[in-house]
Amino acid sequence: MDLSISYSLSKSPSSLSLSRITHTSFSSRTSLTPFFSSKFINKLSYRPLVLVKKHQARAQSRNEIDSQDDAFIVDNVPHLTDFLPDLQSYPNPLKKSPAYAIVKKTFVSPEDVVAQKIVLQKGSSRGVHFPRAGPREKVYFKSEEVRACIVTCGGLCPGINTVIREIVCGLNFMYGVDDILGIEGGYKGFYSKNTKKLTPKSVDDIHKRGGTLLQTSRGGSDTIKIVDNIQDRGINQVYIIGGDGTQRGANAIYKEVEKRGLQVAVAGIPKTIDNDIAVIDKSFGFDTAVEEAQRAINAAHVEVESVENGVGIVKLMGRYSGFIALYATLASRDVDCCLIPESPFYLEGQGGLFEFVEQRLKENSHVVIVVAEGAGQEFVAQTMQSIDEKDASGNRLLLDVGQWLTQKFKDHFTKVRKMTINLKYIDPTYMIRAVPSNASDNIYCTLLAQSAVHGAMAGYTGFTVGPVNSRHAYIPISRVTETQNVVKLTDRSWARLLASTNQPSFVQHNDVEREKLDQDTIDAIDSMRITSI
Ligand SMILES: Nc1ncnc2c1ncn2[C@@H]1O[C@H](COP(=O)(O)OP(=O)(O)O)[C@@H](O)[C@H]1O
Ligand SMILES: O=P(O)(O)OC[C@H]1O[C@](O)(COP(=O)(O)O)[C@@H](O)[C@@H]1O
Ligand SMILES: [Mg+2]
Repeated sequence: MDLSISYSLSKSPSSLSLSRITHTSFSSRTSLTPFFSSKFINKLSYRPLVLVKKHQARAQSRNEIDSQDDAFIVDNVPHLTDFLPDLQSYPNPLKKSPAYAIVKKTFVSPEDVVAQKIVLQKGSSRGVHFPRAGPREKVYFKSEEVRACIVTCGGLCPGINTVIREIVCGLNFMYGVDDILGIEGGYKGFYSKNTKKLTPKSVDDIHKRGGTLLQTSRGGSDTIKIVDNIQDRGINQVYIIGGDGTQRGANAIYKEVEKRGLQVAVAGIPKTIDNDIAVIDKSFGFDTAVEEAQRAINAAHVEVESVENGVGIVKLMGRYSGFIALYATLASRDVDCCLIPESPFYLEGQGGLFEFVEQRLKENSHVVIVVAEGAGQEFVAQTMQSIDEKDASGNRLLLDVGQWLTQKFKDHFTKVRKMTINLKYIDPTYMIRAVPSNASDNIYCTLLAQSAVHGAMAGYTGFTVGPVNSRHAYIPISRVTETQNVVKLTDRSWARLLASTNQPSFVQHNDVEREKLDQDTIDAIDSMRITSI
């Protein structure tokens, strides 16, 4: 079996990060160099980036769009014809759609690709490309034979209802599909609940509400039972809206469907306010959540500005990735310090948080701190009675860093520094994700939903849709689940935040401290940043 594979591994000050540098071809029997020993890779829960798996002739020809240029790699998505080669195709009914009547180029060429890397150095490889999303000339389903279903899983996020609405309307208005089922209560709803019929009328105004019309859940992703159910109900298009865990479940469903040789297209629509899904530019609802977070930060600022020595702490969501805290801080300008999971911080001593807060209190008489819920968990665990609890999906349950920080500030300033401080702790967690999506997220959700519909109708399967460098693309699900998007301290976006708040970077101390830690502790800290796959 031939694999085309490329990656590199680098060690950054506070975390181990993985990135791709080159494209190499070798046989699966080729052993990895000792540096890439499988033990080491497993420890990082990392699967190498298998760019093109040429195990099927058909997939192979589609993957080699530009075979002369070795540095131009197309990461194609699976297609139903990969395992159902005799599947019949039909002209796309969009040809006759009034919506597309005057569009110059209705269909996207299968050779149109979106580059993952758009900043290149002279002579460097052009890197990985994904098929551009959009309607295709041929479809592999007759509209009247489509029975589609939609399921929503994982935590809430602004815009889920908009995506549901636009899948239903897209299928119906663009392709004339009217057999669309809602699976209620997440993955387990496939085998434990009745379905709900969805029509453009029944979903007409759901985008104005937060949450999900279909309800959601964690846990219960029993692939065999789910696929049995898909088969029993005669479903042939499955739209799965959810985060990293959900996409892993979707990949397992797609694989089981392929194993059984079913004509069922599986499309994933990435959802999470944490913005931790790899490859895509940004997840839907993220902007809305950042906007909503401003209200909490404003409230904290007003409170602490109106008293002497006011210390405001705002805890925002972000289990392993601090994107919400980072963007909310950058947007606000009222935040003095932002703490995220990717950047361990320390309280005492020179360059520590206490020193910084005292300095800001002297200068301004108030200070606002934004902390992502996943920040400093290793320190909180040292002082709080912690039991390693997990939710139904296996996600680690977090300790309350906001409360811990509040107590630490009180102890330090009143007992040690003999200062009176006015502490206000705001925890708006669920408020930022339980709202309807804003205008720009609504537009984004519409594009995602319509692209997913075009992709499924065109016979693609096992794919996720999303913007890559602002262009919507079809991405193999396996690609978006192999790593997690985190704030890279070595990138300029974190530097921009430090430059904006002028807060301590804690980096020097981290380096020194990491040197002192034993390997198990370093692994424990790192494992909080890299989820298991
Ligand atoms: N590795 C996995 N394989 C199959 N299903 C998974 C996996 N991880 C999570 N799931 C399922 O995906 C759903 C949502 O996962 P969860 O982690 O709660 O949220 P999210 O998808 O938003 O990350 C749950 O039903 C869970 O059981
Ligand atoms: O309390 P719940 O519903 O499990 O959700 C809490 C978690 O959900 C999140 O919003 C992320 O959810 P997802 O994994 O579904 O994207 C985290 O920020 C937060 O820790
Ligand atoms: Mg998740």
